Amino acid sequence: MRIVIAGAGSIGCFTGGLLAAAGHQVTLLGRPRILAEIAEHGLTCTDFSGMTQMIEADQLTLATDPTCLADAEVVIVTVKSRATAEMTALIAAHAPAQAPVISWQNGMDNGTSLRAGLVGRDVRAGMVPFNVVPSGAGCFHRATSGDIVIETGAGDLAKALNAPDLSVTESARIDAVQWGKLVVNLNNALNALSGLTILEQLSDRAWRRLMADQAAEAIRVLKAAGIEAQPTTPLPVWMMPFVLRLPTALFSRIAAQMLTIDPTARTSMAYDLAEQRPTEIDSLQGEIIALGAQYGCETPVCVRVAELINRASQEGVVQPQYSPKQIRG
Ligand SMILES: NC(=O)C1=CN([C@@H]2O[C@H](COP(=O)(O)OP(=O)(O)OC[C@H]3O[C@@H](n4cnc5c(N)ncnc54)[C@H](OP(=O)(O)O)[C@@H]3O)[C@@H](O)[C@H]2O)C=CC1
Ligand SMILES: CC(C)(CO)C(=O)C(=O)O
Repeated sequence: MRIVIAGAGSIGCFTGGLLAAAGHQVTLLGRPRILAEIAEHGLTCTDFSGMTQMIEADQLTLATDPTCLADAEVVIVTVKSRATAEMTALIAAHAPAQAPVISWQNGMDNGTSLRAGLVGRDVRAGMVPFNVVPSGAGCFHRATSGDIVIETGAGDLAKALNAPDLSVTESARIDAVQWGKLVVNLNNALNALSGLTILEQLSDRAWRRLMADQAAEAIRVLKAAGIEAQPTTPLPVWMMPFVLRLPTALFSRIAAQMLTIDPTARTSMAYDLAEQRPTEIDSLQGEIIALGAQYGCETPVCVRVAELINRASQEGVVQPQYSPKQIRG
């Protein structure tokens, strides 16, 4: 299948690499700084389990020109939320109308805004549960586990996109899957504010208590709004705050059974701050704050965390090192 990855960064290069290794004709539409690395070194996908997949640069099409979309049988959108509107316009202008467009992005609004700009096309929301860390010289490392989920639709797209080391399933309740991921993604900001890796953060009960308070706040808002959230782990979403508050020894045992986390993993928002790029805070905490306001639920933790992220962005603080106490204020 001819697949265009629209926005080749961490998620796009990692998934595009595994799809190319599985025999698909993959075009990486991205920025020169990333494509130059791949042109020089090839693309290497690695993961926490020891998987290493090398893809030579000549097995891929590397493109900075959006007219490459004209060749797509499937478009996978992997830009950050801030770039979705622009990418939607490029897809509308260049991609064939019959090519399905799949969002592998965080937040609730990307699928909606792609759909609004691509009326009449097969647009599917999706959810990527795992973390990918760019480690230089064309290497992208998957640092946590999980299967990608896409919205059910015509054809058997999930099966077509399954590749060795890349599992894709379909769901008729993708909104519930995405809300479940959003609750997890609220930690992106806390992780960015902490200056720690995800593992260091999870190993500290004070951080976990703050994560739990933030998750509980979001769960209350979703309940008030009558929104279902499906978990990305075997644990129901409502249990997340209880498990996070457990003593470290017990928590570590339960977490180890559910999720593999590489010691290097940091959230995508930590990378955004580090590289002084706009963050996705409005699509994550912003979503809960707006819903809370609509349903009369207070969201003090999300509000405070969003303020601190926006302040760090404005002041160009690339790696804040807040303690949980400082965040609580
Ligand atoms: N990283 C992770 O571990 C995870 C990320 N996600 C989600 O996946 C999505 C992608 O995240 P991630 O891969 O980290 O993002 P990245 O910023 O690493 O990758 C997106 C890339 O697309 C580029 N881009 C933006 N607009 C264009 C354009 N018009 N033409 C070509 N290239 C363009 C960006 O360049 P520039 O920066 O110059 O705009 C950037 O290099 C986000 O919604 C994120 O929340 C989900 C799960 C895990
Ligand atoms: C770390 C992870 C997988 C969950 O919060 C993520 O979605 C991100 O880094 O954006």
